[in-house]
Amino acid sequence: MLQLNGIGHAFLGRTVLDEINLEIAAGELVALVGPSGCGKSTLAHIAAGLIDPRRGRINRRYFRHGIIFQEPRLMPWATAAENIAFGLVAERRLGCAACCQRVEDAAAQAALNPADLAKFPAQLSGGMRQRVAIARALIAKPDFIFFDEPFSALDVALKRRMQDIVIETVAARSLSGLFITHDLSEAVRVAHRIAVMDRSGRGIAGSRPVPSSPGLRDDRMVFETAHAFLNEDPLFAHVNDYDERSIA
Ligand SMILES: Nc1ncnc2c1ncn2[C@@H]1O[C@H](COP(=O)(O)OP(=O)(O)OP(=O)(O)O)[C@@H](O)[C@H]1O
Repeated sequence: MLQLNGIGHAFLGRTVLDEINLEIAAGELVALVGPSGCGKSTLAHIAAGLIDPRRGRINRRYFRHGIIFQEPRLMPWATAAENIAFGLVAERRLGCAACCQRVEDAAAQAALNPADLAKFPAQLSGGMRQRVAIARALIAKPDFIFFDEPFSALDVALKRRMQDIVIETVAARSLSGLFITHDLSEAVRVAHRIAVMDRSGRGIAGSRPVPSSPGLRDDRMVFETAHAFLNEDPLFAHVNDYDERSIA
């Protein structure tokens, strides 16, 4: 569904990504982990077409993608329903009734309370705002979703509920996706496979399938798998490094 070949990028003359090769198959959710600052978000933005890379090729075989960012990025002057409906901006021929139905369906998928649809972002909690962002991404019926550290600002319980929405939605719609996170437990919980970025953005160091399927993994398995990756697999040796990366 997505193929990144030899992607390279630089900001202000400083190379942040080099020779990145990654493929994501149909129905596969790949988590991309790596130390802070190694270039994960930049790669996701390149893959989604938000940034043009300096080098490399991107083959997108999916029909339509959605993006969920760390911050919900809602329009403050619009209600939750209007923010969600913004995801339909490309479908100009849709009638009002059909549009309302799509908003309701997407809101239900993101487990949003119908009573909250008339509220403005400032009237919603952080978790509800992120649900609105999820519904806005889902309303366009994407077959591929980019998640750019979508839940890192949320508390632990809320994070789990959001991860469950991702797991259920990916399974129900056979979606493919790239899930950027610096939380290895989150990666183990939601993904089919975990790719590890080189600590300085020079390629993908490797990837590992996660045993079992998302949704069938209990807390103990998630903990033990993440623990084993971190402590027994050299591929994961640097994922928790805090690396602000000196100028090369
Ligand atoms: N617009 C920009 N202009 C200049 N430098 C940038 C820009 N965006 C990112 N960078 C730099 O590129 C490098 C990679 O940043 P990026 O946000 O992709 O890393 P990351 O792995 O997602 O980090 P984190 O996990 O902390 O979010 C960092 O050194 C960052 O400072």
